[in-house]
Amino acid sequence: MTQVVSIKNLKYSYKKGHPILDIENLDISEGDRLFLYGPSGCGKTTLLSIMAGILPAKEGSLKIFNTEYVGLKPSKRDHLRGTQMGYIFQMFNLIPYLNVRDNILLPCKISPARRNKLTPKELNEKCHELAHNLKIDSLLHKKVTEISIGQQQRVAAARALIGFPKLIIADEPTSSLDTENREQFLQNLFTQCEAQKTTLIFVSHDKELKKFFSHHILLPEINRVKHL
Ligand SMILES: Nc1ncnc2c1ncn2[C@@H]1O[C@H](COP(=O)(O)OP(=O)(O)OP(=O)(O)O)[C@@H](O)[C@H]1O
Repeated sequence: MTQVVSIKNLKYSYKKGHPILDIENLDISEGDRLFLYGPSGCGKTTLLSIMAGILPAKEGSLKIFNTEYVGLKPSKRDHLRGTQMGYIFQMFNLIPYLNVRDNILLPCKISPARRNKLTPKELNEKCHELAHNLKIDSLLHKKVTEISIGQQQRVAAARALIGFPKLIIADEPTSSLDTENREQFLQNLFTQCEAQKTTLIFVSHDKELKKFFSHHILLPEINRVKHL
């Protein structure tokens, strides 16, 4: 099976002498739906940011789709993130002066590789299809500052999914949803990932969500750095 992520002895610290992560092995296969969990401060966002190439992998080995990220230039990491990943941030990071539709289409505006998978007409249809499946189609022309937090989370999911990324990294995307909306959001995300054959790495400190995933990892169990 194709490996999407392969980690060997990956170490990370923000400041010298203060290690945050030291992971001996972690492999994520294509099509996997991984739930990564652990208490606040254990390094979940740090690990996701390294996998996304936002933070540099400095020591050990991190391969994403067979590209070694340790030592990779920031511009190359940015390019790979733009072309093959969708990232749903903890705080969504939607652009406040753009409407819902333009927020969803943003990754394709930025990345020609993502945009060129579809004609402009198909891209527009895909945007409508994602919005329909995530139940935000009536909001496409609204400003993102005028919609609810739950709706913003679904816009962030649609934005991550547009242009068929091979990997979605989601950092606590359901933290401000109630139980019913949370489960619905997850089911919608799974359906879209399955339809697009996208691998999903989903982070939360909410253990309740574990049951919805095929594969789960408690980060403190694989991290040799112990956070109190
Ligand atoms: N920019 C930074 N500079 C220095 N230390 C940082 C920085 N960001 C995070 N840390 C530290 O790294 C550790 C891991 O933080 P991280 O945000 O990865 O944890 P987390 O598991 O995602 O937490 P939460 O569930 O609260 O979001 C924490 O001790 C935190 O204080």
